[in-house]
Amino acid sequence: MLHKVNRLSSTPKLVLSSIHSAVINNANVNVESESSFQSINPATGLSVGSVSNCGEKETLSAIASAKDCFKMFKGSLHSSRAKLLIDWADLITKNNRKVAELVTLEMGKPFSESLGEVNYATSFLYHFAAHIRSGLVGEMLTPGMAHWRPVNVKQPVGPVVTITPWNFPVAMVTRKAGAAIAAGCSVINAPSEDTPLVSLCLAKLAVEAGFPPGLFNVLPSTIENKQRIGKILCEDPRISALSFTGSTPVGKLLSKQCADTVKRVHLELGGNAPLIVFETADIDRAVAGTMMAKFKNAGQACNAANRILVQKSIYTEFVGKLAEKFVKLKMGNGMEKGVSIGPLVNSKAYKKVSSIVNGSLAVDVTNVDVISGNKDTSIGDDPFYTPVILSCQENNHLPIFHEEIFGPVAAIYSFDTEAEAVEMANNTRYGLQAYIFTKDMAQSWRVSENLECGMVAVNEGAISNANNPFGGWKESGIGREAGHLGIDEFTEDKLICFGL
Ligand SMILES: NC(=O)c1ccc[n+]([C@@H]2O[C@H](COP(=O)([O-])OP(=O)(O)OC[C@H]3O[C@@H](n4cnc5c(N)ncnc54)[C@H](O)[C@@H]3O)[C@@H](O)[C@H]2O)c1
Ligand SMILES: N[C@@H](CC=O)C(=O)O
Repeated sequence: MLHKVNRLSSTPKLVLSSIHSAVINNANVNVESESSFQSINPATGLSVGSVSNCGEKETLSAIASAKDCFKMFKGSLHSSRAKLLIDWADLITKNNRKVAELVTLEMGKPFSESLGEVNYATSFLYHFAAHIRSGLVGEMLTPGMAHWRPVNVKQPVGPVVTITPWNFPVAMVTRKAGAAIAAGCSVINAPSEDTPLVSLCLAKLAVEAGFPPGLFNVLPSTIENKQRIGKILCEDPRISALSFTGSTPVGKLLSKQCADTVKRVHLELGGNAPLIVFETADIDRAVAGTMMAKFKNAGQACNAANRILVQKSIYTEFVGKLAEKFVKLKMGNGMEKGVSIGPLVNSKAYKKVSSIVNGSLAVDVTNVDVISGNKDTSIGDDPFYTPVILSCQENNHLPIFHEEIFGPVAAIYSFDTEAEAVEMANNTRYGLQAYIFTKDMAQSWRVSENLECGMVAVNEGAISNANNPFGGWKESGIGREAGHLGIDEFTEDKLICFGL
């Protein structure tokens, strides 16, 4: 594993120079004040491009455009919505290497993972295209009077705002926009300040795919402007729904801002996933699943394994086998071949992970030990966080047990009984995903039922896909994305009762 990284060892092939404008009503809109900001490549510290820094004026203009578009688009044929989504997905696929390169340049994940994300992202567009072709018609209901004929119809909710994070900057946009557009809604996307160019690239391809003006607008901005933009979008009565993916504290704030207009709020928030390895498990399978669930995207996933709970009888064997795989990880610039761990997205993220690890060591250094890697996090070169496996004997008082790590830190705890494992797993305000490894069928069912979370992966390190719903319980969110449920976030039900 590389500890020191040569930041400039690989010069990006794609360095963009001109200012990249917001996309509103299918047009590139330069910000009046000519304010702009840089998107920074975390692997090199170099600028990937200059981006317009949107403010109130652009936000109001995007709202007006989305509202106008909605008036026309809400009555569009389902087949024409499906065609738009398919054409958009085809164009993204045709440009997959360019889009993937942009992902790696803006947020650092290895290029092969970025390519995988682009494929994952288009799967949502194809999924919702198929979904809308085959359904969303409503249903006949039971009449309350003999001469009544009641029906429940599904209608698009209205213009939708999507606020998206940097960790899956393509897939989090298409998972929302695919469902919203399939439902008949227009969309305003406010991307993360770390990955604005990815969203702008998606908007460019949407225009090429024939999207009508106002259907998909993108408002890039710095975080300072985002706080103002976000408030305007949440409070404007012309916006009917907010779909947010990001941290729990920001989700709570946006939810409060939406309260006055009683907006539909859909929240995909943080996680603190337990990954439980029982003595009944196939250990090799559990090790492979743990590597995937923990180190994919350098641990920067909402559903990353945050607490690895291992039954005492197999602890030594599991940890030994995990350490063997772990030492093969290669950290470096995500554009270099063979790299499996890129930098964290920025210095702030690096400092946050360091503070969780160092804070836990400070609380109880005798009960947190290094199994593989190094305790000294300064060995990495900010924002390259050196991966580490920690053995944590006590749990309840450690920040690492309760906080979302969002970095390549595998914290391993031990337990004696199944009941103890379930209690430890549920000892968190989060409830997004859990992973369990066992060959005992009854145990897998029993434990799955007892876990307080929206998704359980049994003997698998990754289960997210377009066909199945994604979402959390407790402070991990409200609502579902993808699958057969994702479109419900963007529709309203209406009863129409005919008297004969
Ligand atoms: N549940 C899921 O599906 C899912 C998926 C991906 C990421 N996440 C979560 O996202 C977090 C990581 O992403 P992040 O660091 O970008 O989170 P974040 O909450 O800091 O930011 C997410 C988005 O919200 C915006 N934002 C931040 N403050 C805002 C404000 N006051 N008003 C309006 N917008 C604001 C950011 O610009 C960004 O676009 C983690 O907690 C992770 O678990 C959840
Ligand atoms: N990893 C997620 C998104 C959250 O980070 C997914 O599986 O879609």
